[in-house]
Amino acid sequence: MYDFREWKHAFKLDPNKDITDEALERICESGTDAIIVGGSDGITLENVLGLMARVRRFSVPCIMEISSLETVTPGFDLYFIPTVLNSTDPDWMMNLHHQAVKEYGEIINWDEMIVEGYCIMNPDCKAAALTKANTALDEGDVMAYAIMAEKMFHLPIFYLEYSGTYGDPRLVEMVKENLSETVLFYGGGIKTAEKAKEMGQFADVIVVGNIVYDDLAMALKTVSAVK
Ligand SMILES: CC(C)=CCC/C(C)=C/CC/C(C)=C/CC/C(C)=C/CC/C(C)=C/CC/C(C)=C/CC/C(C)=C/COP(=O)(O)OP(=O)(O)O
Ligand SMILES: O=P(O)(O)OC[C@@H](O)CO
Ligand SMILES: [Mg+2]
Repeated sequence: MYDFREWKHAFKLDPNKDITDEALERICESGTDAIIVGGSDGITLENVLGLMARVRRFSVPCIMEISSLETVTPGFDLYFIPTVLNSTDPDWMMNLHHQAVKEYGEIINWDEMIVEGYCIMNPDCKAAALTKANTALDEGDVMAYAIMAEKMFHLPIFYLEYSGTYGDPRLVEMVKENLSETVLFYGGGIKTAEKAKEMGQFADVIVVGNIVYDDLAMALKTVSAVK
């Protein structure tokens, strides 16, 4: 299922982390809607290609979430392009994107490119530090970013990112109430089936990352919790 509008669950696998063949098979055949390949540090062309080739043995959709221009490689089903709406550094909002389009515009297949408007909420995550995100946001700020993503920029995805920590379900619910076209992704701290179910009530898609590496059995339970 290549239409992310129909998804409920995705696993995010980090090319910079080791995963056994057996664990990868269980993840890819778990019933999840997609495998997103991405991370915020230590990402190289070599480790992206290695993980892509291994995921490709299974029929699950395989998406690259681009974190640097140097690591973009053909062979994925779709490419997610983050733009960090609450970054204080224009590089992570549009400058790197501008550079990429200027350099590669003619060969980009836009049907494969999906832009994600990120709102990074956890001040302690690597992505917040990298992108110099302003995480001192109240509910009104977050809502405004969500509305801007949909009504001003017509972004296909609004990604509420709590990477590494569990967010506020009430806020996710409020954001969802403000979106009608833009798909709401929630990621961060989903470590149990209960948490998956709780966020899955409100977010269109929940993204499960770190727990894959810490407790595979629990990670697998997050799929049936929302599907
Ligand atoms: C198919 C093909 C060959 C195409 C060629 C054409 C081409 C080059 C197309 C690219 C077009 C384009 C516009 C690219 C954009 C380039 C770019 C570098 C954009 C910047 C993206 C960005 C804002 C990255 C910032 C970091 C970020 C938000 C990453 C998202 C993922 C994330 C938060 C992962 C969590 O990281 P993790 O490591 O797990 O962190 P924890 O330790 O906290 O868990
Ligand atoms: O690793 P966790 O905390 O599950 O977060 C998932 C994802 O949103 C990270 O980009
Ligand atoms: Mg991670």
